[in-house]
Amino acid sequence: MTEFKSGFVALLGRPNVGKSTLMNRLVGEKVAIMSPKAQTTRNKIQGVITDSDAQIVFLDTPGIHKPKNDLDQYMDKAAFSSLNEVDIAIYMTSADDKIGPGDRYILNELASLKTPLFLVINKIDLIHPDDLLTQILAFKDEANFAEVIPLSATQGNNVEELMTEIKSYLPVGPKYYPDDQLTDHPEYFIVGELIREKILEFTRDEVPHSTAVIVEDMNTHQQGKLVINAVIYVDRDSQKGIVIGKGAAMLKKIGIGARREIEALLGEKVNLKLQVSVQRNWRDNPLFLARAGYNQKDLN
Ligand SMILES: Nc1nc2c(ncn2[C@@H]2O[C@H](COP(=O)(O)OP(=O)(O)OP(=O)(O)O)[C@@H](O)[C@H]2O)c(=O)[nH]1
Repeated sequence: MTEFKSGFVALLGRPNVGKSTLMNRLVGEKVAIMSPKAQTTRNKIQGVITDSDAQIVFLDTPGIHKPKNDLDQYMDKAAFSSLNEVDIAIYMTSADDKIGPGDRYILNELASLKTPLFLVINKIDLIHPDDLLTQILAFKDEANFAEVIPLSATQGNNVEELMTEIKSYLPVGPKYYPDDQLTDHPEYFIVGELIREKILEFTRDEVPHSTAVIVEDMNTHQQGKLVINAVIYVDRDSQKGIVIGKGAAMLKKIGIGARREIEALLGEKVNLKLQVSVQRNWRDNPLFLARAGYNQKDLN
């Protein structure tokens, strides 16, 4: 049996190149649940695709554009460095657009990435096939692309090819997100993600992607606020120390940041209660997995 693969894929590109259209084709309805609500987050999840042999989590990286001022410059640095945490970065362009300074700037920044970089040339339905080669050549020397995939997100041509290539680059890994969690409890799932994103944003590279957040309940109201209890699981004591911080300052910061976004998402006041727990090798622990809604067989 082939081993299950999973990983994170960042989808980049200038506005209008067709990123949302591609996501919709790949993920279908689940994106409709995810994206409008998760809009406020920086590295938002655009969609999760799960099939029998792989799970692909697509992330959008809105901070990546040509900087115009110092704040943009700062955002860009953070956004670019987050690309080192993903398994594949995809740079998407539109076949009917010529390469421009914006593309060159971003590709130049991407040059130092260790992550494999794909070039996806979308909207091939808009050009004559003879012109495709010119497009490919214009981009080819701007970066060290691991794969170049021309496709049409609206017509579907070559989209399967992209999936095959993505899977071939993904590492063996667990199913991070059970599919039913996406459809049956989208709010629990997204709230957990908002908390997890704050942890990654504030602790940077010190706490890896393997942090799990379980929203235990969000059904009761107290003093006009929705009470949300969530537990942050890490797999080492040192990570627990980082997440809690000196005098619990980090946990407070994570809680405040996440609470604001959750309130914006749910449209009501929230009392967010966070706990941090060490669960060594949580991926190998059947009890933990069952509680988190994972199925042991999903991981094998
Ligand atoms: N002809 C053609 N049009 C496409 C294709 N893919 C996307 N489009 C169109 O391009 C336009 C922009 O597509 P979006 O998916 O919104 O682009 P985006 O990259 O998500 O844009 P932002 O959200 O602004 O970053 C829409 O009108 C799409 O219908 C394609 O393969 N062929």
